[in-house]
Amino acid sequence: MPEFSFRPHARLTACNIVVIRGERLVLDDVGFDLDDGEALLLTGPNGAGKSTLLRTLAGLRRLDGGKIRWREDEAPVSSSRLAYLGHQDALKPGLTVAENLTLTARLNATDLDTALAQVDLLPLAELPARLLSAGQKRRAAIARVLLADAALWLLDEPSLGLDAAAVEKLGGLLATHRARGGMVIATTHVPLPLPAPRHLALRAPDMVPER
Ligand SMILES: Nc1ncnc2c1ncn2[C@@H]1O[C@H](COP(=O)(O)OP(=O)(O)OP(=O)(O)O)[C@@H](O)[C@H]1O
Repeated sequence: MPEFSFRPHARLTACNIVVIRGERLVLDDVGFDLDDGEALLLTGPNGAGKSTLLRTLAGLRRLDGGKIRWREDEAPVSSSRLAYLGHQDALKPGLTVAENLTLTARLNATDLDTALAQVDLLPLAELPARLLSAGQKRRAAIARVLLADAALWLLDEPSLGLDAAAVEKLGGLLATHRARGGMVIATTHVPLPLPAPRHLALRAPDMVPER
């Protein structure tokens, strides 16, 4: 099995996470620990804060309280150690599939063709992204996660739009990542091919209490 270039970290710790959005206390004293090779499944009703927690872990929005650290060296979770898959597939419609992913491959010295083959998109590499189906766009976005070669995968509903064969393939990619010491944090409303995950159930948001 090929080696990752990242050095796995033994444990990610998030404690007392508070995030306020608008007038809502979306995340109130949320915490978890994650060891290398482990997966955390974020569940909860619409609006519970699953995407907010992922975006916060990805550094895309600030914490209103708490901290997220690698336990070994107390380092914050920097973008170089994570790959984020949001709801949007973030593909430029006028660029080909390959052109969309080249920068990530170059930055991380990873192989574009290998990643495209892993998501069955190699035959479509030269197609403009605007011509991809929804599931194919999702697979291209998953290829970008592979190319990031990061220890921590943050996946917002990764199976959205995927057919059964692609979901099975995603399961293989998740298993390989974990077997190499990678970590996965994923949101989902449907069963994911992610065996023995930890669970974090978020509840519907409250209004910010009067101070
Ligand atoms: N920019 C914003 N300003 C104010 N409130 C926001 C903003 N963005 C999101 N929210 C609120 O934050 C809460 C959490 O939203 P989030 O998208 O994290 O939920 P979720 O659990 O991922 O939901 P879903 O299952 O529908 O994807 C919701 O109540 C939402 O209305």
